[in-house]
Amino acid sequence: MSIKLVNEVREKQPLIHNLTNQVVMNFSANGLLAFGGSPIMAMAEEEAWDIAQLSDGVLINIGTLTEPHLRAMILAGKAANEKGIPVVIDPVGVGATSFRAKAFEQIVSEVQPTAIKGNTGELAHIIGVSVATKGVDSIGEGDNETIAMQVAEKYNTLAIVTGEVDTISYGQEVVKNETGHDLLAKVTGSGCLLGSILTACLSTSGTRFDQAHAATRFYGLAAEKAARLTSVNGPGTFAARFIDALAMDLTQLEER
Ligand SMILES: Nc1ncnc2c1ncn2[C@@H]1O[C@H](COP(=O)(O)OP(=O)(O)OP(=O)(O)O)[C@@H](O)[C@H]1O
Ligand SMILES: Cc1ncsc1CCO
Repeated sequence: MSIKLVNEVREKQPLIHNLTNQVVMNFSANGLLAFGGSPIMAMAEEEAWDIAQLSDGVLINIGTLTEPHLRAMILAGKAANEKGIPVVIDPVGVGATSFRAKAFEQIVSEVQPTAIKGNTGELAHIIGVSVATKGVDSIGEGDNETIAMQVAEKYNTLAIVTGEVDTISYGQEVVKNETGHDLLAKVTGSGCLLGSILTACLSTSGTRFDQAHAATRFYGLAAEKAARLTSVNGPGTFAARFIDALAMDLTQLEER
């Protein structure tokens, strides 16, 4: 992984416009701040264009979507496309209801995503493949490599399927990230925060593959580091220690 890329985030402190869900607002803001980005959570339609125009990247996460939020997301995404800054779409729970599915279709018809990231069930759904889901969680098995490649091709984007192993596809190529810890699956919003950190990494000068690989690998190493601490007794203490670890250097994360 490129240390340079993470250092670039920390020097630049990119302003990331998070149009995210109500569950994770605080966790995502604190996690992104610890990593080195500069979060702004702004959902109002009235200011979505202006905030995106001030930003270095836009995250669109449909976890607790409403109609006014959808309009704000489209405005922010269009402003980002016009400015030439990255847009990440996280189609949280897209397979759960037709409201979410239609909203996702509307977003991608008006906004060109730089990256689409989600769990197996979510990314399978947007290419028309059925994988078992339970609300916002993926509980079924899928061929993540094929899913990532088809999402990348269909939406002309970087695609990241998260899970025990993260699968990244861009063009015809695929790379995998095996860092991580199963406690991440016990903290709601761990995927959502990864979306914010990914957006920050996409605002650097690296290649799309390096940016996505750096974001997922660093994130997983931070989880492994936190989980090793004797002060971690379960998901609650893990979440706090994980945020601490996101602020560390790569060398600290790799120390045993
Ligand atoms: N069993 C696991 N082992 C290691 N890492 C995991 C595991 N499950 C998830 N992760 C990691 O947790 C992060 C979130 O992935 P996940 O697929 O759970 O996202 P998600 O379902 O979108 O989460 P959420 O909706 O709670 O935000 C990723 O960095 C992923 O690599
Ligand atoms: C639990 C939950 N419900 C809607 S969004 C969210 C956060 C994890 O995606």
